[in-house]
Amino acid sequence: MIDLIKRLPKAELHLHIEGSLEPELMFRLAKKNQIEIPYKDIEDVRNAYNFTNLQTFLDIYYAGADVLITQDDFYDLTWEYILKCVEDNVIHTEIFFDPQTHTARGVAFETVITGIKRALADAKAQYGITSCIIMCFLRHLSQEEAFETLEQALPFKDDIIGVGLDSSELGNPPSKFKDVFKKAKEEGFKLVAHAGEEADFSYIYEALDLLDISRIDHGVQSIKSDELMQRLKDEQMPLTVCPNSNIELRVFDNYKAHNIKELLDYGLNITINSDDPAYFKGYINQNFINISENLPLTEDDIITLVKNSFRSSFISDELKQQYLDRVDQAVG
Ligand code: HPA
Ligand SMILES: [Zn+2]
Repeated sequence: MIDLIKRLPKAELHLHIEGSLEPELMFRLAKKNQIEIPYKDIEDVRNAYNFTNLQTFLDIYYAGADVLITQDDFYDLTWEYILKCVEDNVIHTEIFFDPQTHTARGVAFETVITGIKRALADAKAQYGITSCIIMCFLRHLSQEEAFETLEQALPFKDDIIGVGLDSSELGNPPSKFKDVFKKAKEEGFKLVAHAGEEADFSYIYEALDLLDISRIDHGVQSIKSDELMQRLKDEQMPLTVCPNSNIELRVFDNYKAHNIKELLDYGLNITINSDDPAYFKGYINQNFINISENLPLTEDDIITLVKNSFRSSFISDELKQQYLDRVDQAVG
């Protein structure tokens, strides 16, 4: 099983680039940019990664992102993630970034996007890895601030395929961002949103009905509603599930308690992703390995999960077919 997981070419659809900041790079950039971080060494950082819910993670994640200042910092951050893609056989990735985390500190939108883009261009040139960029609005901030961010993104519209919604979910329902998502759609952006990670399934209904999204990030709380499950199945709405994240943030008590096998057996369009791999103990292969070692997943389930990611990606139908053929070849 582990051999199959490693051998399969994969797509990743739910990865926050700021969440791929490894402690080693955090220290190097903190020193270079003279930013104070509240850790004395790498071990101290790892010890701090002991979360009890989404918010306890976000507090540490935003503090870590403070070390990112220059275009090269964003290049290095993205490049390190690309090297993990090479290791894990990820051949296509759709990465999130949080512009507001950086613009609020005086780092220009252009600095962030240019650094990320440059690394992704090198990834294509050196390794043939394809990619898209999705910018997320921080849902703990206002819709007005999301509108300002959308405005800042317009000059880079060709580099950003879609918009998403992340950060503190409880108390910040999708309905809060209805108008800005409508505007983003009019501007031609694809739409996704985190929904039903910690908050109940009503947030998933709102994301579908009010934001008109084409993928749900997380969505694991859908299991609490039979009616919603049937709808997600009928529409084959993609769910970008992140097992390590769900365990580290205590959405489920442990891997054996994760509902991914049930979601898959019901016929939902489920994909596996790493979310914030530097914080959640592993990249995409480790997510696959953790669920396969703890749940009764078959080799066919693993292949389905991998194929779902390509099918649910924002690439052309032609490229999707090429990638699906590569999966079949790897299966043998
Ligand atoms: O899992 C997440 N949920 C919400 N916001 C986030 N920002 C980074 N990761 C996450
Ligand atoms: Zn996420």
